[in-house]
Order: sequence, then C-alpha cells, then structure tokens
Amino acid sequence: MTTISKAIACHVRLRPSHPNDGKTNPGSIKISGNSIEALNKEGDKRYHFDLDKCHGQTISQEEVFDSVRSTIEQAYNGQNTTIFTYGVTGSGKTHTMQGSREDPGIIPRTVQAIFRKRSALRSSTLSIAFSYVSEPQKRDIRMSAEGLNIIPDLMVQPINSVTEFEVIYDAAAKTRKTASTKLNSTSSRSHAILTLYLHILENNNPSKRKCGKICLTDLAGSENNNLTGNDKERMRESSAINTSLTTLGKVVDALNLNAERGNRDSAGVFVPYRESKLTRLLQDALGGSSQGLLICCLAPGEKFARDTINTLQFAKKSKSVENRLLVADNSQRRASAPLPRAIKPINANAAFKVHVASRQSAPTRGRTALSSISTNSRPARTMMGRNQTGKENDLGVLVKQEKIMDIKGLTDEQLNQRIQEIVSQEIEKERNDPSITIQLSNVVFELPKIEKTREDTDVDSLSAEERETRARVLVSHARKLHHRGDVQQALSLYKKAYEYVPTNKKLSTRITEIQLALEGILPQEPKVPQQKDRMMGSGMKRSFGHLDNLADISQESPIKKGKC
Ligand SMILES: Nc1ncnc2c1ncn2[C@@H]1O[C@H](COP(=O)(O)OP(=O)(O)OP(=O)(O)O)[C@@H](O)[C@H]1O
Repeated sequence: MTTISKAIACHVRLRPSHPNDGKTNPGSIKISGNSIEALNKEGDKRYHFDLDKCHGQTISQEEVFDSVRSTIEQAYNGQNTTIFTYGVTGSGKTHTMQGSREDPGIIPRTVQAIFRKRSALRSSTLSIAFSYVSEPQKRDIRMSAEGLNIIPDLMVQPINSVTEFEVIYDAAAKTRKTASTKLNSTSSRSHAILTLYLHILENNNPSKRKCGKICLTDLAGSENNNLTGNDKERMRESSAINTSLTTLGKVVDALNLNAERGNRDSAGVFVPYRESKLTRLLQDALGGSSQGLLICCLAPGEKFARDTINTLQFAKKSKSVENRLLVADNSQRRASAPLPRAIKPINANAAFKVHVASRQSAPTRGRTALSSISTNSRPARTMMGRNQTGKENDLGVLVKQEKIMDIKGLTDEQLNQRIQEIVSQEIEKERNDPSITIQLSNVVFELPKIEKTREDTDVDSLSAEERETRARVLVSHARKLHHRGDVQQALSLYKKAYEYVPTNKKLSTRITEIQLALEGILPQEPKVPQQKDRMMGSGMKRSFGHLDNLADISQESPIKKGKC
C-alpha cells in the first residue's frame, strides 16, 4: 500500500437567475476559464479566485457530471472518493447533486455510470451497495477498527439495477426534511450523505479484489436569517446547519495550518473534527485518505454578494487541503474501505445462494422484496429488513423465499447473466402487477394485500358512506396507538382502514412509510405529533410523524377532516 498526496479539487457552479434572487447585476460575478471574480456587496472591491473548474450559468447537468466523472471513476481502482456541494441556501446544491427526474444530477448519473461499467466488465465482477444518511447530527458515530468514523447501525443495501436503486433511494431521500424559506421553496434542512460501495473481483483470481467508495454529500445551505425570513423552528435548524458548516471551515483552517507548518498527524494544530458529526463523517474527505472534490454553488442575486465571497473563500482554503490517498495493491483489500456488511466477497467457485424475491401463492400478504445476492447462507443485513430468510418478518409483509441455484457448471459470465435475468424478471413482475402495486409519485411500492378474515364484512357490500365511516374509526384508533408508540398495531389498523378506502393515496403513503421505518429505511419517530403540529401544514414535510396528517389524507378521500 502506497500513499500519495492529492489536494481537494474545487469546482464552482453559478446557477441561472431565479425570481427569488431579487436584484442581479450580471457583472458582479465574472467567470473566465477556471477563474472567477466576485464583486463585494458595497460594489467597490473585486475578489479573484483561481479554482479547478468554474461552471457558468449555462452549464448543463451532463457537463457538470462530466467534470466529476474522473473522480468517481477512481472508485473502480479501489479509491475512496467524496464529492460534496457547498453554498448558501438556494444556490443549487441539491439541483447539482440530485437534480430532478427530467434533469438528473450527479447522484443518478453516477449510479447509471456504475451499472454501465458493470455491464462492460468482462474479466471481473462488480458488486454495488449503498447507504444513505440524512440528519447525520442525530446518528450515533463510532470509530471503526480501520480508524474511520462510521455510523454503526447504518443499513447498507445491495443493489442490482438502476431501477432497484431508484426505488429504494427515492424512498430514503424523501425522509430528508425540506421546508419553504423565502430563499428556497424546497430548502433542505439537513445534510445528506449517500455512499456507494463498489467491490470489484477478478473472475479468474478471486483473491484480487478492490473496494472503492463514492460518497456524495449534499450539505444543507448556510443561511442568513435576515434573508430567509425563518421562523423559530427554521432558525433552530439554521443555527445547527450554520454551526456544522462553521466547524467544517475550522477543520479546513486547521488542516491548512498544519500543512503550512509541515505538521503531520497528531503533532500539529488540533483539527476539530469531533466538534460536529458532519466533520466526523467527512473526516476521510478532509485531510483523510479519500479523494475529495468540492462543488461550491453560487446564487447570482446581489443580496448573496457576501455569501458568494464567503463560499469562494471556503473553496480557496479547501483547495489547499491535501489528502493522503492510499493506493492499494490490487491483491489486497484496502484498509480504508472496509466492505459493508451487506456485501461479502464473491467467490466465483462457490455455490451461490441467490435470494430471489418471489410471490407466495395466493392469498398473498407479501410484497416482492428486491433481490439480493449473498455468498453465504446467512442473510445479509439490508435496508429492506433484517429478516430476509424466507420467513415472514414481524410485519408479516416482507416475504422472501430462497431459491438455491447450483452454479457449479456455469462460467462467471453465465452466472452474472443468470443473476441479471432473475433480477430483471422480478422487477418486471413487480411493474406488471397492478393488483398490488401502487405508484407514490416516482416510487413504486407494493401495498400489503390484506386477507379477509371471517369477521370482516365484505367491503363491496358497504355503501361509500359506510366505508368512509369505518375507515375513519380505524384511522382514529390507529393514530392513538401510533401516538402511544405502538407502531405495529397502528400499522395493522391503518392497513385495515385502507381496505375501505383503497384509492386514498395519503393513507397508502403512510402505510408504506411506516413499513419502511420499521424496516430501518426511514428514521423512526416513535410518536405521532400532536394535533397542533399536524396542522402546521405543508411546511412540515417528510419526516415520519408528519405523515400522520389526517387533514392531508382527507384531501384525497372522503374521510372528513378532524373527524377521525
Ligand atoms: N443550475 C440550475 N439550473 C436550473 N435551476 C436550478 C439550478 N440550480 C438550482 N436551480 C433551482 O433553484 C432552486 C434552488 O435550488 P436547490 O434546492 O438545489 O438549492 P440548495 O442550494 O440545495 O438549497 P438549500 O440549501 O436551501 O437546500 C430549485 O428550484 C432548483 O431547481
């Protein structure tokens, strides 16, 4: 294992003007090649910065991705790489990192590129998994045996196709709290870290493997509360966001001081990584062994002049931080990139157990679980639930059967092809089964089909009004149970209620999200918020408890507001 020094690459992206920007002066930010000049608020001083890449307002998402592609590709060589977006609120960080379905950003493009790479590989096999953390400040962080800061209970989900990633990631990303501020109608209220784990194994020599990690971090925006018009709650979030970003700045300053003084390791200035969970999680990217790339996002409005200069100053100082990349000998596993628990080294000579999601014969209460591949007989711990052995889990909804495929006679290529076929078939099956699949915006999840018991009245024989009444009563009970923290019982009542109002999308969303929370994909909030919280309206979004807004449910169903 050898070490090479590599500075953090710093890119800048100026977003197009937006009505929220107010007054803009086209000459206040000038980009020329990889240099950028910004005029101060008073208009009497220009600041000049030389960075690695400066993107103007007309740059496309594809071009931005092309500019980070080579960093991402380092992961195929067993490198850890980290790309993070930084900037004032509303400057385009989430647009750059995530983008939209129509105009995808770095995350979806990266996943697509990885799967394209996987299909193109001939003499090696690439396994992929991911984890996602929003609100890292609420997570427990520990030091791993390899000296990395990790979240011990983080779920790592193996993925076998772009579609599989999209389904799970969309659901997980929905948990990221957003709120409307004066500067951004969908302002992210927390940092979000997506990590893709790559594991490449040479088919003819299973002892040769490389493990790389791509960490894509969308930081919450720094905020000036005079501009955001934040209320008390937003202010609290804002203060937490600004504190962690300040610590980020302090970490970079300390690293630079150490570099200037030629200090290495513990001999130099104390680097305050531990002052915030964000900096602990980014430690590998800041002065660690990860190849770092920072994208600083800028908003063009004159009111952001000070933020623009602050952001560019952060870029400038980050640019001089040097990381020490560990260049792995191919035959060794990199100490800095431990395999996530859900991916085990694939031994091409072993008989695989291919866990294939399959429906049980009717009456079915299960949903098709996504496929996962594991080389050992013990099931991998995944984001989709801890019980993956073919039994019902305690929700009674995630049912998985195990088919054992003897692959002794197959070449690796045939094996990969077979696995791909199975995964595609399963995904196709899910898509084509309208009876138990519902669409939640872009997320496709199956709702549990509920078996009728003898006590159940035949729903079809009830009038619309009777169905509404029953649903209302059940939801009311469910809410109480949920409030008491009895999520399992609440869930089963929500499901029963759903039988009476099967077109109620909010209710189906709630059921799905509770299930995801119970399976560990979404953060769990043990209790339903009180009525006054629930009535706070659209500003409160996406956290588990806020789904308990019956006012929302009633919009799509005849269940009347306030009566449940
Ligand atoms: N390059 C771009 N082209 C077109 N629209 C953009 C671009 N960058 C940002 N936007 C739009 O500007 C708005 C704010 O962008 P975004 O939500 O990405 O900001 P942000 O920096 O993530 O904000 P926050 O820190 O508050 O979460 C969004 O409506 C987004 O679609």
